[in-house]
Amino acid sequence: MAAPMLRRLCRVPQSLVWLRGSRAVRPGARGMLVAPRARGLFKEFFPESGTKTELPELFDRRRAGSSPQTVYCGFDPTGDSLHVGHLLTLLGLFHFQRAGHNVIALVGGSTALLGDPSGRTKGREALSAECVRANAHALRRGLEALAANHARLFADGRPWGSFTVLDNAAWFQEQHLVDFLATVGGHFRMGTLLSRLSVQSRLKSPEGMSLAEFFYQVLQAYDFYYLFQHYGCRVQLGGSDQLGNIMSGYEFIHKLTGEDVFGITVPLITSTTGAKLGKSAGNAVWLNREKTSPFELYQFFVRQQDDSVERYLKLFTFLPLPEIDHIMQLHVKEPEKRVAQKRLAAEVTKLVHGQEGLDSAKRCTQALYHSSIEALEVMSDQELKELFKEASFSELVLDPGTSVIDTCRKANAIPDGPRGYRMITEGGVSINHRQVTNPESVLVIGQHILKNGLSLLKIGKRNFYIIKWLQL
Ligand SMILES: Nc1ncnc2c1ncn2[C@@H]1O[C@H](COP(=O)(O)OP(=O)(O)OP(=O)(O)O)[C@@H](O)[C@H]1O
Ligand SMILES: N[C@@H](Cc1ccc(O)cc1)C(=O)O
Repeated sequence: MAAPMLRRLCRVPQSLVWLRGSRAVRPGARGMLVAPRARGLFKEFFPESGTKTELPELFDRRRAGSSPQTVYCGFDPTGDSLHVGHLLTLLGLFHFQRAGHNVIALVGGSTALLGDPSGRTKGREALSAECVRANAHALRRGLEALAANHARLFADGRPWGSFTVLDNAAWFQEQHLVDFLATVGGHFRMGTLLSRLSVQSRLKSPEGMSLAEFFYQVLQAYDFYYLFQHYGCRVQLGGSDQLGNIMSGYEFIHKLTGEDVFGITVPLITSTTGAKLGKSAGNAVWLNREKTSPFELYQFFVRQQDDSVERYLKLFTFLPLPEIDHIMQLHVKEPEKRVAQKRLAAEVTKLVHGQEGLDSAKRCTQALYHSSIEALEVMSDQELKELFKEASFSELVLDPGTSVIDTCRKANAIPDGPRGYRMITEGGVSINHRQVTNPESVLVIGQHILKNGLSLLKIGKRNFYIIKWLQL
């Protein structure tokens, strides 16, 4: 912490608060809070007292002199990818953006070094500054890619607000520790900080709580203040585990400026066991292709149970509610077709991985579950590797006269000697989803070797080998 930026703690001039709000907002924005609420996307509003008038008025575009608002949500780079839990808060931001408001996705390049204790039973493993920097870079790329897909593939022809990615390292790295404690620290009351649920539960735990973790809420409160001061941001969005931190921000800003700000939470997405879906529980479904392929993401949503699919369609897609009703009517008639789950999976995969990612997920589904050779034939090396994650991959040169058994041996797929030979004759081997029982058959391009120069070798029920033929 270095520069004394905090001396600027003061009442925020209105002109500055609205500085960024110069763009016209579409009239439909007046239903802004009602629509996501009807979808079940907004769970709690803070402070409760503001929910009836102040907050709706803030987003009511019919009011004379009203301007676009700025809303933010923070993401700590404690991992190198966003996940499905984060996606929900991002959808919250996108709904504001679609209604013409400006949104900020804040990467917590500094807060991640402390580790948020909210909702956790023990402290996070400390991460090196270098690791956090690399993660922050990856999250920024992920956020920008999602915002670009959103703008490119889900535009509705109406003027939207801006989407900005910031990193709180930009202001915390400038801070001088003693200066920060003296100016900011003086405005927080220990009693209030100690009363937070996240602090209480951790203080009672056998491991206790570190000062760094305890101080976390002060940094998040300062972020809110900073964004209020510099971007006119009056609303912070977060998962429902963030309410305590949001309250600290509200109290700090209110104390310093006399202005009202607000918090909105989204429900926490949980697994079937009820655990929050995310890094900490080790059950995250990632948005980064290298960690969870488009096919796996697609399948995660196709597998959702009938009793949660309608809720997820409302939460994770922009489909209008009447269209969701219609999809559900079709679904109820023939649930085994999984029409609703497939639509949900398609919408989310398109948002996260673009049209190309959705096409890839569908190709992989065809290739794996419908044994489609056409689908295999147009797959790239990357898709095949993603699809058959456990498969070994070899690059082989196709010599003239290469037979089925030569191929199996070169790929180290069968044992040497008669046992390997028998595995083929007894029907345990298939190439490109077709059983091959003659070990001496010579490979035929177009049948054993696909147009894309690949062969998918399967031994037994689940051992896959991908072969890329060189110099065809
Ligand atoms: N499963 C979830 N459902 C809804 N919101 C979530 C979920 N997981 C994370 N979030 C929200 O996303 C935002 C960023 O979270 P962050 O990156 O700090 O992860 P986190 O909450 O620490 O979770 P974890 O480390 O367990 O993945 C927060 O507002 C958080 O509440
Ligand atoms: N505390 C949030 C992330 C965050 C970081 C900085 C903020 O200003 C806001 C939110 C979480 O761990 O989920």
